[in-house]
Amino acid sequence: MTLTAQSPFVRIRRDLHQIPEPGFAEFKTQRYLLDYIASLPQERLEVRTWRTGILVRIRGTAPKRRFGYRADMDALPIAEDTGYDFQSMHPGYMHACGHDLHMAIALGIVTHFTQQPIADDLIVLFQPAEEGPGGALPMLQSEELADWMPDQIAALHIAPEYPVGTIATRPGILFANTSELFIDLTGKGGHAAYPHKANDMVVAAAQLVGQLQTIVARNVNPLDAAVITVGKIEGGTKQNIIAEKARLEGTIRTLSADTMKLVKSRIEALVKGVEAGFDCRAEIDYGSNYLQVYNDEAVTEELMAWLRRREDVQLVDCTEAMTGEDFGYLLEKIPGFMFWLGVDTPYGLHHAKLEPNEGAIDLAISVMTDYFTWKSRGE
Ligand SMILES: CC(=O)N[C@@H](CCC[C@H](N)C(=O)O)C(=O)O
Repeated sequence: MTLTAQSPFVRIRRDLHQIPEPGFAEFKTQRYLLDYIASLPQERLEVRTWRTGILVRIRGTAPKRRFGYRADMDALPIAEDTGYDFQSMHPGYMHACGHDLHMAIALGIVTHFTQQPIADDLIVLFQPAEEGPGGALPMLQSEELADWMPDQIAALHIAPEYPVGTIATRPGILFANTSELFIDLTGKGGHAAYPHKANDMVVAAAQLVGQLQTIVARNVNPLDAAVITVGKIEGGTKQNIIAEKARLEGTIRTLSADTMKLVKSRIEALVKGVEAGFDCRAEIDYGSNYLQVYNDEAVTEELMAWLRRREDVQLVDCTEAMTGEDFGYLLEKIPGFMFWLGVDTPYGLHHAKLEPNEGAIDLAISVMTDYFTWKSRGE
């Protein structure tokens, strides 16, 4: 597919960038996508909605299989600091994980196949709530997808660290198992000048954050990999009041289910220790958990061989990353792959200054439409 610098999908990405919404609240995003899809030739299209998500079927000319493609839709609670003239119009929210590009690319794919259909069916999923609490698993289990279940599925994720033109992937595990982590500590508040009459949850929380770091350093095999990140701490009400409550919010990442079990059991032991040591109560909530993203070996090796033959792509056989993705649930049931798409920007994912190079949009549409066309020809 030939795309120019005035690619409509760059404009679409910018429109979507302005209306970032949290998981399962992607109402304007869903409306925007539906309106765009309604503007396309309808002969081959069937559209279903599921919660704030959308399923699109593009009927093939002689379908024997269904290929699937998935894009995520939600944004993050980050106050944008890009300086774009198309900044987020939703204060405190930003597409800082590339889902605006992912959706624009998916619309490019839908557009292409409405004009140049292939033999097989293509199912394009616009999936809500990837950042949390997770839309992939309930969408996979939904009635709306049941009779459109793809035989093979693909997705991509932008990668700030690679130049435009680079695609990075690997057969097998690509992204980690994840579990959210919320710990609520309740002690006894009091006057700042009478610490002996209170149980200070700011001090307990500070100790616990330090202790949690020992799990990766001292309990996980150094040849394995795990991450515990505490991304948010809340506690107390005023500088001269001893805090009765504190809350830690974080995430756990591991490359195996067994290591996830080990990390959780060590967290529970350390939290019990803090309860005893600070004479307080603690509650742990693991929030939502995502399965690792595991690329089907045969399908991914075939994709990588095909990509090596393209002059516009530099293929990197990359290592695993400790990022998470609920696309892992789709890959557990449907063979397929995810790959990193280079977008060449100094700021990483989840950063307020993330400015992906939009040249990657056209490249990704071209790669994916050529790939599905090739696969459908059975070459
Ligand atoms: C690609 C990416 O950045 N994904 C997110 C997924 C979040 C999972 C869950 N809400 C958690 O925080 O554990 C990531 O943070 O890796």
